[in-house]
Amino acid sequence: MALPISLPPGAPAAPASGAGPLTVAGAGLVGSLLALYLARRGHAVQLLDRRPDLRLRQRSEGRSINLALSDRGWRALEGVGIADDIRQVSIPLYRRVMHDRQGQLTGQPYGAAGQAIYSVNRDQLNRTLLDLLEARPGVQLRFGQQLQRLDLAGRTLHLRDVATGRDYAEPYTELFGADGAFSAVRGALQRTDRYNYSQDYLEYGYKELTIEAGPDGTWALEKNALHIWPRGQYLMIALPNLDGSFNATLFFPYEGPTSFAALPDAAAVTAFFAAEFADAVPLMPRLAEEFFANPTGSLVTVRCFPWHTEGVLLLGDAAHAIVPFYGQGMNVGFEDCTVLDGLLDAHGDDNWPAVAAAFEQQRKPNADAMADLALYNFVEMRDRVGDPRFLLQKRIENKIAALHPTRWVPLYTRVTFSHLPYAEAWAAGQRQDAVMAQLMPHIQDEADFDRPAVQARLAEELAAAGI
Ligand SMILES: Cc1cc2nc3c(=O)[nH]c(=O)nc-3n(C[C@H](O)[C@H](O)[C@H](O)COP(=O)(O)OP(=O)(O)OC[C@H]3O[C@@H](n4cnc5c(N)ncnc54)[C@H](O)[C@@H]3O)c2cc1C
Ligand SMILES: NC(=O)C1=CN([C@@H]2O[C@H](COP(=O)(O)OP(=O)(O)OC[C@H]3O[C@@H](n4cnc5c(N)ncnc54)[C@H](OP(=O)(O)O)[C@@H]3O)[C@@H](O)[C@H]2O)C=CC1
Ligand SMILES: Nc1ccccc1C(=O)C[C@H](N)C(=O)O
Repeated sequence: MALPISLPPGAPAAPASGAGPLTVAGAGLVGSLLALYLARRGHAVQLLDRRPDLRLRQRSEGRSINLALSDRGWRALEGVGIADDIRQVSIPLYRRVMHDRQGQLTGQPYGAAGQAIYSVNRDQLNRTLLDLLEARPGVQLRFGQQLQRLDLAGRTLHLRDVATGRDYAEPYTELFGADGAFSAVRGALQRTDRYNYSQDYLEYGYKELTIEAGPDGTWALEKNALHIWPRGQYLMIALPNLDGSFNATLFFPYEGPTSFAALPDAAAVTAFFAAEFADAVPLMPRLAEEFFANPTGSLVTVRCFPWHTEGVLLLGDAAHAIVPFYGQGMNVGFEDCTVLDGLLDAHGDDNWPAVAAAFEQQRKPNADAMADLALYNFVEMRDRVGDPRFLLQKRIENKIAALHPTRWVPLYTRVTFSHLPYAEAWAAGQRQDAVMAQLMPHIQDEADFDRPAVQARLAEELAAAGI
């Protein structure tokens, strides 16, 4: 039975043709970029978000998380002409810098000379996308509108105006679900027949903290690096901001002898940090205050399929939320936008079912691979990067790559500095890992690599792995 439809004041009227605007749910990073891609193709677009317009907030309010942006994300931003603007407000990070308990530092480059991941401010990136959208004709931004429920058969959105609490319904023609890891659009798909869905929470949470700028606005740690305090079962990281501060994030068990539960008060937090992160503590004067004021975030991997049903397509975290340890979640979501744009070129803008089917077919294996890679990098970051043998292995890998540049590309490079499908990057990385596992027992230091016996072994293992 058709539901009564009531349009709120300001909602876009359906054009005379009968086809309404395309609807994007979620004005976060992916939804905003997607809306921009769609608007550039000439579509009328409405973008809905449950939150108020973040551009109306004071810059100091809210969480100022920064994100690592890499090649896939940059390509997507280039596609809408804003990569250069964002580059101006980003900080290149050329290497990891590891801090041990004594404050000794070791470094590991991310790629070849000049290759970097970039620290960007989430809010600033989102604001830039929204400003561009607002400047385009045919785009309507509707903030404070929360999707409560979706009637798939009736193609109806059930929305709440958050400010007034008023509930209302309205029709949609095509709906893009970019409403994040806890997506309401996905919630409706989950209730359809034979829908596959899983969510896996880590037993870890994350806490954001601040490493303050020096008095003259300089960076108290190496600016062009991502800092890691690997501690085996947990870790802290820090990425720089333009104002000289760093956003630090502690990834820490919820329960157990070393956990959030075991740090009930300021004295316990201060003593723990003094023992584990001694070199960072003098740079974190608001540590205890922030530790209890800031929320503890959970870490989840969401896998689901299909991503589309008639009139609806999921993208970004709504389709594939991953744990943050590779710094790729937004990059995957941005790559979704580039891929969708290419499929619209190939299939035409009036053939949504074909585009949506091709999109999920192409993206699902890659999103799954990236989910696995993100979990793999958790162990690397919290544990392996603190092991001198692992750092030696990375140096040996670079030697192999230099010797066989067309055959051997480090996994990190394939994921971060290439556009190779993630699934292919992951498969190649696993083959290379198998070779390293055979080779490393014969290597004690870098000089060993040139020994004829080691070179012979390498040739044998490369052949066996089909590399
Ligand atoms: C600690 C942490 C660190 C990270 N670091 C990185 C990094 O360095 N690099 C990287 O690439 N990725 C990183 N990520 C991942 C990245 O944040 C996400 O992948 C990215 O934000 C996904 O964008 P999105 O637009 O899909 O979802 P979101 O950014 O979550 O946006 C969803 C939007 O939908 C809105 N919304 C939600 N529900 C509704 C509803 N019912 N009705 C209407 N609107 C709704 C929300 O208000 C929000 O604006 C990190 C994630 C975490 C948690
Ligand atoms: N993959 C991951 O592990 C995670 C990824 N993210 C991503 O990070 C980005 C920024 O996140 P941020 O804006 O801070 O989002 P939040 O963590 O603030 O979550 C936004 C809203 O989602 C709902 N929510 C939060 N946690 C849960 C949960 N465990 N179960 C159900 N609903 C929940 C809450 O809505 P309500 O008010 O209705 O309770 C919350 O207000 C987003 O892209 C998000 O997708 C965020 C957290 C974890
Ligand atoms: N942005 C992040 C957020 C949380 C955890 C890690 C990252 C990273 O970027 C890690 C980086 N890619 C690394 O491998 O060193």
